[in-house]
Amino acid sequence: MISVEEALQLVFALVTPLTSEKCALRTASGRVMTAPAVARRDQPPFDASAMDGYAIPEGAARRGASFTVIGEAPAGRSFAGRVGAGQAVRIFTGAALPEGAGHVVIQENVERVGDRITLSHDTGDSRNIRPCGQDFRTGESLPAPRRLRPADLGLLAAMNVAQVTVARRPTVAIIATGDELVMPGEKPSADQIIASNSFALAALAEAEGATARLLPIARDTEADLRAALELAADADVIVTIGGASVGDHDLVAPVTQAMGASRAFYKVALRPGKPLMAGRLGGAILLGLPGNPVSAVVCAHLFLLPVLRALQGLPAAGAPELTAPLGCDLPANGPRAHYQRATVRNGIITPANRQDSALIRVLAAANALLIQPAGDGPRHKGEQVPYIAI
Ligand SMILES: Nc1nc2c(c(=O)[nH]1)N[C@H]1C(S)=C(S)[C@@H](COP(=O)(O)OP(=O)(O)OC[C@H]3O[C@@H](n4cnc5c(N)ncnc54)[C@H](O)[C@@H]3O)O[C@H]1N2
Ligand code: MOO
Repeated sequence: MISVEEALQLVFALVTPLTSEKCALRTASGRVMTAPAVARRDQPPFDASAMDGYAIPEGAARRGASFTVIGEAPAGRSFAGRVGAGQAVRIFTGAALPEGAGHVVIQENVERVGDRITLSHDTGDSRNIRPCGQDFRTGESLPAPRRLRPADLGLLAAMNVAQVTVARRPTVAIIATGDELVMPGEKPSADQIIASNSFALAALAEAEGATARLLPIARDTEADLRAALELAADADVIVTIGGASVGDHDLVAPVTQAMGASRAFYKVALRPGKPLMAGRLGGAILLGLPGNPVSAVVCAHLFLLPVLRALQGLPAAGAPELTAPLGCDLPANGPRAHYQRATVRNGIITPANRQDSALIRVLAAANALLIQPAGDGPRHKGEQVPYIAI
């Protein structure tokens, strides 16, 4: 069996980054910007007041000094004249500093009588001015590729960039397989269960910027699975769930092969998730995930999400790993890398007591996958171990 790292490289070899398209800023959240965005103005575009107060000439801010207020500068409306010696302009946060002014005294440090002000306190060193372009200058760029976060959208808007170039959203077709499955809300017979994996996988894919499509459940017949796969033909990624193992009803491998799929690998030294398969079917990347709910989700974190990132032009890299000290001892691991459901709390990671790959509740209670590499020796409480946040 190949290692997780080898399998990941084989999966990345299947990826051709998607084309890009323009998108309005309002719909760009979470998408991957593929071309740098260039600032179309300085920010701030003028020397601006950082406080509500009075703009006075530079060097005039001494306790006891008096000034005549000659006008007002609210944000968005500049004072047209010049501030001379002994003069002040009433100014508000965000307003352009009037010509001749070099200091803004906050109003709390001023006594005003009619149009005269006197500085009642020492003003300290701060001039309370945001110099023109202190945040960014015209022509500066936000580099790509970059997953756009909320703060990026604020920055792009301030740069006066109304449209960005982003990767097309990858489409992911999800096919659950098995006679035992019905959709949530349907009435299962006594020997059936609910098809739950598709919902977790669709949510994971969508959080990564993809558009997910749930296809009808494929029953355990070649014809049904083939029909579902044909419906998925135009997807960028086809994800099958279940039917990946060696049982008589595990049809994903024979049916996809009969349809002309190429196979990059089958089986990875991974726990849970051993019977993972990857390849190509027509124009789509094919990921055959194991049916056990935890196995499917672990494989999605390790393979599907990195593929979706690479398709959108982000670097081909595995799930980001963090480290934390262990909250308990861990026994030695076997020959498969073990991704254990775990909780990171107060900076300490503790694996769940039960690690059966069918336990959905344990997975839902976890916020991390603790990674114990293949053949890793016993680990002791307090040792730093790698994990993936989920
Ligand atoms: N003789 C062997 N048997 C099994 C092996 C093996 O090496 N030799 N591997 C085991 C491992 S490990 C896994 S993982 C599973 C994977 O099997 P399949 O991918 O073929 O999955 P199924 O048999 O179809 O289902 C497994 C399990 O998951 C449930 N399931 C399936 N789809 C869904 C879904 N969409 N939502 C919720 N639950 C689902 C299904 O009912 C089964 O309980 O094989 C072991 N067997
Ligand atoms: O590898 Mo299976 O995915 O352990 O449960």
